[in-house]
Amino acid sequence: MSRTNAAEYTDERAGTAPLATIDFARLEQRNFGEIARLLKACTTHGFFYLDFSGSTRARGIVEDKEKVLQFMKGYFAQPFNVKMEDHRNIRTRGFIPVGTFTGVDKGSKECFEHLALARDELIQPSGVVPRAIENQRELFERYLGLNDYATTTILTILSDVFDVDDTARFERHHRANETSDTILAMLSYPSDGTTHNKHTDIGSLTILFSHEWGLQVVAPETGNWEFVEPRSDHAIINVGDVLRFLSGKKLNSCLHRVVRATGKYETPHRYSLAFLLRPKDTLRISDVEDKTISAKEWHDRKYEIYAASHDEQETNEVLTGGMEKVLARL
Ligand SMILES: O=C(O)CCC(=O)C(=O)O
Ligand SMILES: [Fe+2]
Repeated sequence: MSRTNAAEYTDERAGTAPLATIDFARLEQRNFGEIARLLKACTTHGFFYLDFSGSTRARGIVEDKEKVLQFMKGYFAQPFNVKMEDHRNIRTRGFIPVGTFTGVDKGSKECFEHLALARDELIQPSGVVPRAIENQRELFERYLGLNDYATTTILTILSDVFDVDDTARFERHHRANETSDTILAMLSYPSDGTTHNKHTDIGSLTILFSHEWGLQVVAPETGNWEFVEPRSDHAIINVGDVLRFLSGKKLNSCLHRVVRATGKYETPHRYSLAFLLRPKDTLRISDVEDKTISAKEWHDRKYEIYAASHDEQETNEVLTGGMEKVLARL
């Protein structure tokens, strides 16, 4: 059994992860100490809290996140057949019902439903946008714009830190006008289920908000699962596979999952909102097996493995982006 399956605690015995809190305004000012803290967080947990409160340009993200969460509560409370009107028979767009992906426990399916809005589809005049989102287009455009600004700022700093050549700079691969699989994923976990299997994120950076317990991350020091404390005023940022690959595997993309916590961290009906930044489809990357493939191919392989049986998931390192091996070496 792999090490990250060893500690299965879903109660207070798991403890909470000691994640750093990074100040976004200080990053905007290129504060040397804050950049050093960012780099430390990205090379250890690959997860950190981001505090936007000091940033004139970005602080509105927290207020808008509340509005999107309110939208989600209304959306997911609708009858199943109404939500299925936004189902498109694909795993990456529109409404995706419970049971599409593989769950935490062997042989189980995950337990969350979600609505996935592609940035490209929101931007393009011919893009398919669920009617409920169309009715609040201004909010979603503004929210995606703020997420774009925040992730571009972080990628720009990391390009500087790694002294990346001009044409290879990380932020250049993530421009909103180039086709990508960047999505806003809105997830709803019913209180009698709540599972999302362990994985690393496909793309470059994720900006996540949730007010409820349930998210766990593997501690890089011990290989044990720990809870990520929910904070309503901070975002949770994590490094995805592609950014890890682009950094020459110097950055970590820690394994995470969602469980139904009991005891002190009990999980009620859980909502989470994830901006999943992915690079342009045509970007060439060196993947987990050091094979050169396109970002689009990597994306498709990940979605296949998210839905594969547990036995199949264990046959390669796609699900965990190679991080399980890294964590086992620590
Ligand atoms: O629901 C969460 O907190 C995590 C969601 C997640 O890991 C994902 O969408 O990739
Ligand atoms: Fe994730």
